[in-house]
Amino acid sequence: MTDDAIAAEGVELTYADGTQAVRGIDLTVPRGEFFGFLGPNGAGKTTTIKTLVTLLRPTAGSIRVNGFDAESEGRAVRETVGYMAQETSVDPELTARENLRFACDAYGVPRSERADRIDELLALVDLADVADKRADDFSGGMRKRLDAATALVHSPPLVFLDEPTTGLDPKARNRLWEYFRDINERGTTIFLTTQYLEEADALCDRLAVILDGQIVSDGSPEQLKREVGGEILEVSVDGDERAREQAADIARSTDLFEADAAVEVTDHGLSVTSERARSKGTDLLVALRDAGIAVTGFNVRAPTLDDVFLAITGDHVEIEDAEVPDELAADGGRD
Ligand SMILES: Nc1ncnc2c1ncn2[C@@H]1O[C@H](COP(=O)(O)OP(=O)(O)OP(=O)(O)O)[C@@H](O)[C@H]1O
Repeated sequence: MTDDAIAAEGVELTYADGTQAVRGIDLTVPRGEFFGFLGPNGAGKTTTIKTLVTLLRPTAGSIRVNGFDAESEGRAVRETVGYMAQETSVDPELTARENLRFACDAYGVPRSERADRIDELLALVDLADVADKRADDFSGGMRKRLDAATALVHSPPLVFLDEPTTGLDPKARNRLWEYFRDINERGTTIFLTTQYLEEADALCDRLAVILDGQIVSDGSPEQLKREVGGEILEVSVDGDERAREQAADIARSTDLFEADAAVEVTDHGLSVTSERARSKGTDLLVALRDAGIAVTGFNVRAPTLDDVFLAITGDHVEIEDAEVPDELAADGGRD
């Protein structure tokens, strides 16, 4: 058997209306990896997942999942993957246990194995105490955990998690992370998409960034951060936007930093991304002071994945302050 959980080459997917959602993706995910697939809204993440799990047929390219050809052995692919979609598949009318029984039916888990498997999963996601309660009484975090469990009933060696923690509070999110780490440590390959770069940083061995249907960057979180090029010097200045623009112009015109150092105007002043951010930071402060600009604060920090995103996509992806959807709110003290 191949060592790769996923081997995709030249995958393209054009929807019936002509939207080219995936435009030539090559992707290899070795067995056992915790892989993160990142990109802004509409970049093609869900379409790629649906193609890999055979819910969509690629317009071009070849896909092997768990050693099976997605086109000619689609059934084998579906039997060996778990898929936690963005929208929950939990039936609120059913209890946690009934939801898992239903999933066992759907995935064809042998009858003799079901009861044990369900108990094991309920324990894994910490829902054993409420196994016989209806899911409509569950908090958002509990539903997501049940959803994760339903994707695992058939013990798939590879599981796709499409934004599994969106809308959850940090506590509920942390708890799900534990389960994901746990199943990964037991050998399950994980393919995760997330809006939270902090999540990708905390969980993933390797990341790929998709932009407009194409992979534009690939590497470990640390490698991607190094690609940003140095550290980030953030300077706050007194005054309006004109003062901030002026300060940025000064930073650009000094020869303190490399010619390709990124200088940006920020809400409070400016930022400089440079290998020399630390060594030349104070020289910049002096230059600003000499130009009559009052510096009110400064800080040098290592790049985060958000900086990687900004550099690659020109946009911040993190949505930490996003509103929690109603149906996921009210996590109460249960998580
Ligand atoms: N059924 C469809 N028909 C036509 N276009 C579609 C369809 N589904 C998605 N698209 C388009 O394909 C592109 C990729 O969408 P996709 O949902 O794969 O992106 P995504 O990266 O998963 O975004 P999000 O984070 O918002 O879920 C977008 O332009 C989207 O509008």
